Amino acid sequence: MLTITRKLEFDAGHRIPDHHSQCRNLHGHRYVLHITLEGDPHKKDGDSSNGMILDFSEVKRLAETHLVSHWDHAFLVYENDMPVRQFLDSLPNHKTVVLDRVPTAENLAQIAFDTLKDVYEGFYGNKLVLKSIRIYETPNCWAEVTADSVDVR
Ligand SMILES: Nc1nc2c(c(=O)[nH]1)N=C([C@H](O)[C@H](O)COP(=O)(O)OP(=O)(O)OP(=O)(O)O)CN2
Ligand SMILES: [Zn+2]
Repeated sequence: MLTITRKLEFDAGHRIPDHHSQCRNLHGHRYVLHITLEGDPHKKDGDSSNGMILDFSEVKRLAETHLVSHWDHAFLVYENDMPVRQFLDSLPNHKTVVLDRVPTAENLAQIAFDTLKDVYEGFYGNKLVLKSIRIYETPNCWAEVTADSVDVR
């Protein structure tokens, strides 16, 4: 098995509304995203991507386009968190992303995985596999979704 991993970082605000401690407060993180792809290196002399599973710059560009640009400097809010949604709605032109689940590291990792899977796997036909998405919420805390994980929702 041959994999590559690209790391991207973005800033976003969130809160965990039901949390019994600090995380119910509005706060933010510098999230770190690790994208791991499996595949065979492209073999074509003279091609820019010769020897690569996917050019790291393409891994970044696709993630930026389809996910990171939407979440960066946004507030990620759970759709049922009405007080915060109303507050955010009162701010003119505020960048808000409403999610269908609470913005924990686990849920963000699952959303990122589901969003990016088709993006990468459609890029080179069936040759690429999105193996895992890892999201660090802090340097000490992260969640990971792997291709073998079962989404039990
Ligand atoms: N399983 C989860 N637990 C927690 C989540 C989460 O998404 N999934 N999120 C939070 C908080 O939002 C916050 O991101 C974590 O804060 P904290 O535990 O304080 O993390 P630190 O790395 O800053 O912890 P230190 O103890 O200061 O190292 C909480 N739990
Ligand atoms: Zn947090």
